[in-house]
Amino acid sequence: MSRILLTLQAAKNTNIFTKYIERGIIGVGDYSQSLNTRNMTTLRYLNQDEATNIDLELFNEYQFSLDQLMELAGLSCAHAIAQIYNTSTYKCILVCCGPGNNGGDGLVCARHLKLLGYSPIVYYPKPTNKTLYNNLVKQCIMYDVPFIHSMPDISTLNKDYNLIVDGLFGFSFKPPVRPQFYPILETLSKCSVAIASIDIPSGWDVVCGPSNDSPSITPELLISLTAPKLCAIHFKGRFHVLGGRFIPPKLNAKYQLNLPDYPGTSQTVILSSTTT
Ligand SMILES: NC(=O)C1=CN([C@@H]2O[C@H](COP(=O)(O)OP(=O)(O)OC[C@H]3O[C@@H](n4cnc5c(N)ncnc54)[C@H](O)[C@@H]3O)[C@@H](O)[C@H]2O)[C@@H](O)CC1
Ligand SMILES: [K+]
Repeated sequence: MSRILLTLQAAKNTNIFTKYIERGIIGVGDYSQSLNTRNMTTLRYLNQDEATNIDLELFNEYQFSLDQLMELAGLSCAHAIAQIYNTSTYKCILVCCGPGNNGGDGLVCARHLKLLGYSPIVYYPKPTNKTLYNNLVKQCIMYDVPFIHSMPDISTLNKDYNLIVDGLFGFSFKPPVRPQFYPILETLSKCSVAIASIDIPSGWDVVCGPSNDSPSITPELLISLTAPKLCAIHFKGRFHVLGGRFIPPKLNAKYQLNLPDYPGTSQTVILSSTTT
């Protein structure tokens, strides 16, 4: 396996994408987006406090509502998935949603996946009883996205699902994982279905990556939101994508994020991709 960082030069060679299209891995999307105009090596990776502070600044200074940012975050996750996994080979998708905003992103993502032609099914074991989350659940139901109430076992996952979206925990997670979620992470760590993690591979320490205290999942796709968190350095999966195209230029400059240019109208930008 060789890891390819999609700098401007490498990204101009779209053969890698053609290869994935032929193998049914890359679905809809604008592959010219890999024509990024900045050197990706300067992209800043955030610790937990920095991620939280950027979030707070967006809410307090820029007056965004959580609903606004969550919709954009979840939309970009669905688009990242659609860019890599086509609807015929990866039709049936289990979307696992946790109790916080990462889970909210998952619920939004499920709704958009449905609109993009997939058959998402949501597992939301600890629903949060707040208007925002109740509305997101209601919207999924109204869009005919089914909910299941127990985690499928490993053999059912391997047999019935083509992809798992991990929206369990994001940048506020602190290991070790609590008992209710331990078996869920354990199942995800043992099944052979490809996993697409939203923002952080769930169970990982936000800075240090895989933790000895929690079962370690190994996602194939990581969708970092706004900017990658430090744990992404330990990500060994095939696709690392950046989403959440809502950071104002002033915030980008203030935190020296050095975000890459998003191509055209895309909600996502591919940071790295690995050939086999
Ligand atoms: N600016 C951004 O980047 C945005 C980020 N969003 C999402 O919001 C996420 C952060 O959301 P939150 O701050 O709500 O936090 P998380 O969704 O990361 O997790 C918080 C929830 O997990 C629980 N939890 C924490 N540690 C646990 C443990 N060890 N075992 C079991 N449960 C545990 C907490 O009790 C809480 O209910 C990001 O990762 C991203 O996915 C978007 O929704 C909005 C915009
Ligand atoms: K996650």
